[in-house]
Amino acid sequence: MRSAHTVEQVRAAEADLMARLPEGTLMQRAATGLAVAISNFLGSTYGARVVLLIGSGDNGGDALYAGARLARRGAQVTAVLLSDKAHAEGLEALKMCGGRVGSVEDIRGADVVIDGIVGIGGRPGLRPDALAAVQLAEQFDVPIVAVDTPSGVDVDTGETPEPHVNAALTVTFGTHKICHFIDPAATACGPVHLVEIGLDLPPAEVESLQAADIRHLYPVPHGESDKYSRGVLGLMVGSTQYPGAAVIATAGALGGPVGMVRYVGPDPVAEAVRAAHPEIVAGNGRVQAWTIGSGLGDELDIPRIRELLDAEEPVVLDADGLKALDDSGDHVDVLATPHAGELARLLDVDRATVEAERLKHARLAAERYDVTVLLKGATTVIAAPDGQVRVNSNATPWLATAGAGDVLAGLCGSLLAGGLSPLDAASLGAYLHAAAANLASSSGPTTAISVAAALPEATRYLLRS
Ligand SMILES: NC(=O)C1=CN([C@@H]2O[C@H](COP(=O)(O)OP(=O)(O)OC[C@H]3O[C@@H](n4cnc5c(N)ncnc54)[C@H](O)[C@@H]3O)[C@@H](O)[C@H]2O)[C@@H](O)CC1
Ligand SMILES: Nc1ncnc2c1ncn2[C@@H]1O[C@H](COP(=O)(O)OP(=O)(O)O)[C@@H](O)[C@H]1O
Ligand SMILES: [K+]
Repeated sequence: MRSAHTVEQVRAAEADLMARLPEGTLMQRAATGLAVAISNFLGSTYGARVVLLIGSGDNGGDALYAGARLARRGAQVTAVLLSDKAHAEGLEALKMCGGRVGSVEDIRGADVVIDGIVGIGGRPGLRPDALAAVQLAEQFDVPIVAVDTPSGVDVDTGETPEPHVNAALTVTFGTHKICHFIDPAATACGPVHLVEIGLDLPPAEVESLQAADIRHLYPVPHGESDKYSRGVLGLMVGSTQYPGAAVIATAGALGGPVGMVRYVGPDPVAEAVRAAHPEIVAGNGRVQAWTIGSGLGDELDIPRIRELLDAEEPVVLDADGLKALDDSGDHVDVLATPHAGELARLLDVDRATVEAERLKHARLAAERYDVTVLLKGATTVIAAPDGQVRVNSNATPWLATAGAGDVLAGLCGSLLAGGLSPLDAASLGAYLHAAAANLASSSGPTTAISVAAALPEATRYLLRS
């Protein structure tokens, strides 16, 4: 499990550990890991030109001590001091190893710029001289390695309301921070490398899903299983306006663990679904869970959907179906799967606001509607009504293709029918959906149907891993 903690949690854990260790130990651990990561990033350290952007705090201290280590290994290291209060011992160490103080002019021709402007003590935004230095690096195409966090982002929310560093690599310490997992800041981090420094941490604020954390959630059938005990999923999706959504969501459902799928919808659509998937049964009957909403268009029957939301069986509520959600009543068995535009409508804000503040709005909707929210996007944010948050970041951008959301809705319904909680169905669903997209795409174009077709293979990989 990758875990992200708040600045307050990190500071408390650091204070605890520092009280038991000689002064400076943690910074040395951080700087050692940082220097190794920069060396690996550069490929060859000897003769490399490294520019350190140094702010007033310990983030700059980490960068200066790492710079000293690189200088000792033959790099030409220059520190650009963006404050008159640079970490004094770190600066001394750099000079002792042959590093020097320079100016932003040194960025031209550098192999890498190290962002030691601010870390967890930073407020969003960059001061004018820091911004000018960062822009120069961008202008000369010099990659930036961020120390702990890309300076300028909001560390605890992942928001980026002000100018910030866009890193080619972020090297962080002790644990991940929320900005490493939540977009738009997550994108500004690039790949994130974690250096262990021995912190003892409380439960995480946000978790990032890895295969090992979710493999055990899959409802694998056993000797006594039959199609009913494996779970029957009811699909109320697609319409004469959007028949394809029904076909695609069914493909997603059949790619999951469900024993049987019942399709409930207009006859011509049921015929199209049966033609593509002869395994399905058309018409009402007992089910263990529902997927409702994908591609219903104008044909949605809000009173009927509300009846199903109030019934015992858990529901995945997608796309147009989300219009039936109201904030009265207990919906803890509901998994809502909006994209940013749909979540914006649910919360009566504009889409750009949701995109800018994804964690906040996913949590807000989970709390207001008492549902688990799976907010789709490049990284998927899953927020449960009890405050738990998980993210999934393994998706390829090739997954942004029409109908991909219908596959996910069908798959998550299949997992609910298999007995998973909405939070676990969302977690496993988002992971497998992205893993299948990676297989189907293989770094090229793919289609929703191909993603659904790759679900069994993605599942085999997961269960074998
Ligand atoms: N506390 C610890 O034990 C450890 C801290 N470490 C490093 O220390 C960092 C935290 O250090 P600090 O608490 O000194 O804080 P920072 O170095 O993150 O920030 C220092 C100061 O910068 C100023 N500042 C805030 N926002 C700014 C902005 N937008 N532009 C310019 N200046 C701004 C503030 O006065 C702030 O206190 C971590 O991110 C990490 O890199 C590591 O060495 C590991 C151990
Ligand atoms: N840039 C991206 N990178 C990775 N995955 C993405 C990206 N954009 C969207 N996705 C994923 O693609 C799917 C698109 O779903 P959705 O927006 O509902 O589309 P549709 O309604 O056409 O099915 C979601 O699972 C979403 O998380
Ligand atoms: K930084």
